[in-house]
Amino acid sequence: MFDALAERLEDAWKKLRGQNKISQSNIQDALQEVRRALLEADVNLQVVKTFVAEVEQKALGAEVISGVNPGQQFIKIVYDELVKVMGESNVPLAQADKPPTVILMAGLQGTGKTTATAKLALYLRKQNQTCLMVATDVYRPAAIDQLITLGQQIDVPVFEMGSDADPVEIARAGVEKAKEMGVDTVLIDTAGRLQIDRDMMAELARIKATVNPHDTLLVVDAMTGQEAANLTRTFQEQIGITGAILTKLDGDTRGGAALSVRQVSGQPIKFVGVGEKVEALQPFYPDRMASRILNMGDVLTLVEKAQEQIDIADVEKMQSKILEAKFDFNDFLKQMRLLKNMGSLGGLLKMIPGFSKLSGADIEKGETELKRTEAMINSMTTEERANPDLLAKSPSRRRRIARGSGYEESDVTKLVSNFTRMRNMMQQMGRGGMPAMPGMPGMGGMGGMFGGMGGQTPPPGFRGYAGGSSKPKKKKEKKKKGFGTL
Ligand SMILES: Nc1nc2c(ncn2[C@@H]2O[C@H](COP(=O)(O)OP(=O)(O)OP(=O)(O)O)[C@@H](O)[C@H]2O)c(=O)[nH]1
Repeated sequence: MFDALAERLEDAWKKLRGQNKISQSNIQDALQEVRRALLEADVNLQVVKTFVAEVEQKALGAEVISGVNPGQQFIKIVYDELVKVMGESNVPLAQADKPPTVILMAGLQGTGKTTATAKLALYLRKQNQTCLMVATDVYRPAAIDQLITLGQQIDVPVFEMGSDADPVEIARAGVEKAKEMGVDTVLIDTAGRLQIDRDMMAELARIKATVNPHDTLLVVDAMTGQEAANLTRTFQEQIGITGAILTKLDGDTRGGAALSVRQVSGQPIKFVGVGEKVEALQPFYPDRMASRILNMGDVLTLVEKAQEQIDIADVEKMQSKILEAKFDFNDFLKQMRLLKNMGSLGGLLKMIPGFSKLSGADIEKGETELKRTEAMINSMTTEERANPDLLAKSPSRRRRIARGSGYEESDVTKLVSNFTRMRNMMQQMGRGGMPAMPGMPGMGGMGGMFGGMGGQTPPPGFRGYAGGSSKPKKKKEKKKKGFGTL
């Protein structure tokens, strides 16, 4: 995400590197890059102008800190300004003095409104709040069913009156129902249109006037770009919003929407959608978004995501298994599934500094490797998974797994050899007193398993395998004798 913007800014501060003073003349190039980057990222023109003017003023007024390169100082100014433009952090949902809190969801078709409704309900449920979702989209035939399915998935009830009823009446009855049930929050999903149209806005305005929501959230697809500003303005003027949810930030989107929505509406972005799954919702943190824009990597988000998925007791168990070299393919499979649950590999890698520039092809290769590895492990017997050495010793087992998973025997050999190598390395690290990595067991090790992403050739002990791709190199083999456990 935001790679184009990040690259532009990198160019901008490169131009300041080596200068010992930020001046009207030497800052112009850098400002021009910032301007161009933001426009290319589809930020609204007015937002760009205000932003660049603020940055210029702050940069010129800044004292040059001795020992600090002006380029770095400039980055800090751009960063601080970005954080400011994007508004407050982690703004909570409105809360009614007397329940239920009514939340109205608005937005164009396909922006992720229905999904965001369910994501919010799950988010609230995890905070021990009870919810009811109301399906008022009577125009898109599958919309009601979609909400019902999501409701079943997250165990949240859905109120609907079929597709012949009047949406305003459904919303009103839905809130009544929520009162009757005594739930904490009622979330009203509304119909979208492909573009802003008068009927849709009028209906939304009537729903709003009828249910008096405490929060009216505009759901904006982050890929909307420049249009996000106009869209936000129209909803703000005609409906009046109290916040926004920016969806599809896991995709390859431009940064424009994040900057524009807040600036144009004056209302906070409360949450971001980072995937299709119902769990893929996060509070909005402008500072994290700014460091992402500036290519600093969003490590905090990554750590939080990992913590959500990982059970600490599991981590401790895994660590002692690693230290005792008892880490097996069952543990490995568990880790892979965990990684999958955390979102797409691409999305995860983009949060790690230095990885954000990995090409789509690299990421695709990594994802393919993950799938291939999972297929091979799935073809192993329980005994083989628990005892990887069985596979190291038996070409016939490896052949059977290759047949079962649809891959070559050499692929299975490579998997087993890399696994053993990784396990040995982990064990050696453990013995050497390397600090354990809380929350992220074996992530690095898993990276090493991907043939396409820093993949390794089999260690010497594996070279004798039938189907092994590497030719024996006697000298090296002798030198490294004892490395493999085989
Ligand atoms: N990658 C990604 N996909 C998302 C996200 N949020 C929603 N989607 C997908 O976007 C598509 C549209 O989402 P919906 O929730 O049906 O959109 P909607 O705004 O309710 O659409 P209408 O009901 O037609 O107005 C679906 O395929 C969702 O799975 C997100 O944060 N990331």
